[in-house]
Amino acid sequence: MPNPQVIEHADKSELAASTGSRILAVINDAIENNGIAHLSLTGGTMGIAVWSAIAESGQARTIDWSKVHFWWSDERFVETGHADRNEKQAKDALLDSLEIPAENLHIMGASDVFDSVDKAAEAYTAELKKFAPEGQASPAFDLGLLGLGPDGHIASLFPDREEIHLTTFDSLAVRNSPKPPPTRVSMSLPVINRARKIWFLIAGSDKQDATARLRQAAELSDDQLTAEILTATPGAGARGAEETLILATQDAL
Ligand SMILES: O=C1O[C@H](COP(=O)(O)O)[C@@H](O)[C@H](O)[C@H]1O
Repeated sequence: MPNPQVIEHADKSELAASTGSRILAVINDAIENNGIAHLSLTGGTMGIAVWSAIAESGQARTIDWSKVHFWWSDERFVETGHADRNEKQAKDALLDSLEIPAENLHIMGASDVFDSVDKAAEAYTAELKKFAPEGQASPAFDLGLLGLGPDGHIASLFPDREEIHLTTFDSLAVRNSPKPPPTRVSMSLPVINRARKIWFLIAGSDKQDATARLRQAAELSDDQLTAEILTATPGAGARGAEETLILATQDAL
């Protein structure tokens, strides 16, 4: 896997606009080459800002959205329609305005649909499997978008905990998350890394320390990424098969 590369942007709006255009180019390429595109989305500030930027640009009309599948790398286990839901934020920003078949939206379970977070996680593991190529546990994503928390977390894989070390291709239940809301579902790192391209979207000076740790880890080969590094900075473990980009604002670097 190639080492991550940093691309600097002036500010949050430039980062959102240029990432929006890049995402549409990846979708177009995937549809042209394979007839289908699989995207794994992130929540968080920039994760949602890119969808708003695409909506404002008017570029969304160039895509055949019936060929695009949306997955989420994590979700908050609260009721459907709750403002904390990552899928709700993405739908409000853009997805609801597009003609996307309902079966293309692979949404992690909500607390009014599943009576436990474990069942929601199990159901997502099964959904990933349903769309996986023969012998695989999940689809290969054309693109995986990731935020990076100020503590170095990605999806709902937080530092100083066990979840980041899970080596199976599963979705998992996360309890007592240090960031509210406390109960979540997250893809495991191996599922996150089933992506051709992984792009970190990072904005704001509160991310400087985590971004610096991510960049240090970016210099290391896969073999040099120790359990200690992963525990301290879960984002250090995320790498795309073909490309990993750290798309960041100046003040995050
Ligand atoms: O809670 C979450 O946080 C991360 C990072 O969010 P950010 O606002 O600090 O960029 C996000 O990637 C994840 O999807 C979300 O559930």
